[in-house]
Amino acid sequence: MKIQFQKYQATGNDFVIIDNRDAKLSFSKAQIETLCDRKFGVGADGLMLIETHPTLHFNLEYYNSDGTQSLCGNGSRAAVAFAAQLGLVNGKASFNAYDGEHKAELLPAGIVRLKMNPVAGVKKLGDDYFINTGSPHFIKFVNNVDACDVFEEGRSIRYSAAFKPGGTNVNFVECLPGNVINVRTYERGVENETLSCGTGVTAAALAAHFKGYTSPVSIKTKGGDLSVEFKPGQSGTFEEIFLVGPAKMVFEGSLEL
Ligand SMILES: N[C@@H](CCC[C@H](N)C(=O)O)C(=O)O
Repeated sequence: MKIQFQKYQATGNDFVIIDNRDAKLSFSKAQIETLCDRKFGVGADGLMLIETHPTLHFNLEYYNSDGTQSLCGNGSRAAVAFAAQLGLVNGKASFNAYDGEHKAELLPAGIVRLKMNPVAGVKKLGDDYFINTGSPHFIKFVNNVDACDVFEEGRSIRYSAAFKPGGTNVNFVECLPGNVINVRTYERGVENETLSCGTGVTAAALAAHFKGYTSPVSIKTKGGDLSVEFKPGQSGTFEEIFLVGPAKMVFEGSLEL
C-alpha cells in the first residue's frame, strides 16, 4: 500500500504526519517502528494521523516511535500547522488528542500557540517534581544541563520502580537568569533524548514557578526556543496554560508499507 506523508519538525521534535480523514489507514506497532526508524524508514520521534471529528476541526492520533500513545505537545503544534496547510483550519483550531480537547492559534512566522489542559496533582519529590501535563514528567533541577548524562540517568529514572508500570519522561532543567530555563528531555516511547519535548518543557516551566519563575517562562532546548504561559491557582494547580513555539514542514513523500 502506498501512503502519502509529510514530515514536520517542532523545535526539533520530528514527526511523520498522514491525512487519514478517509479512515483507510491503521498501523501495527511493527509498522510504526519501521516508519519512524531513521535507517529503515522515514525517521521520526513519532507518527500522527489526522482524522475527522464530529464537532471539532480534527481528531489527532499520536504514536511515539515505539507505537505507544500519549499527548504530544510539540506534535500537536505540528498537527495544527499541517491542518492549516490542508485548509482544515484558518487561524484558530480545535481538536481532540490523547488527553481530550485542545484549542490552538496560528501566529505569524509559523508560531503555534497551543492551549494545554489544566494541571493538578503536582508532586514534590525531594528537590524534584512529578507533573502530568497530558504526559507524565519527572523534573530534575541541575546546575549544568550540558553536563548531564540525559540518556543514562534519564533511562534509569524512566524505568525506576517509583514510576512503574507506565514509566515517565525525564527532564533535566537548568535555571538561568531572566526567567529563562534550559531543558533536556529523555522521552518515554522514543527511549532516547529528543531535541525538545512540548509537554516536558511545559512541566518544567510549571516546576520553575515554585522557584520564583513567572509566566511567560522562556525555554531553551537543543531544538530551539519555546515559551510557556500559565496562571497559577490554589494548592499547586495551574490553568490557562499555553505552549508557544514554531512548527515547520520539512518534506513530503510517499512510502510503501
Ligand atoms: N514529544 C512529546 C511527548 C510525547 C509523549 C511522550 N513521549 C510520552 O509517551 O509520554 C511532546 O512534545 O510533548
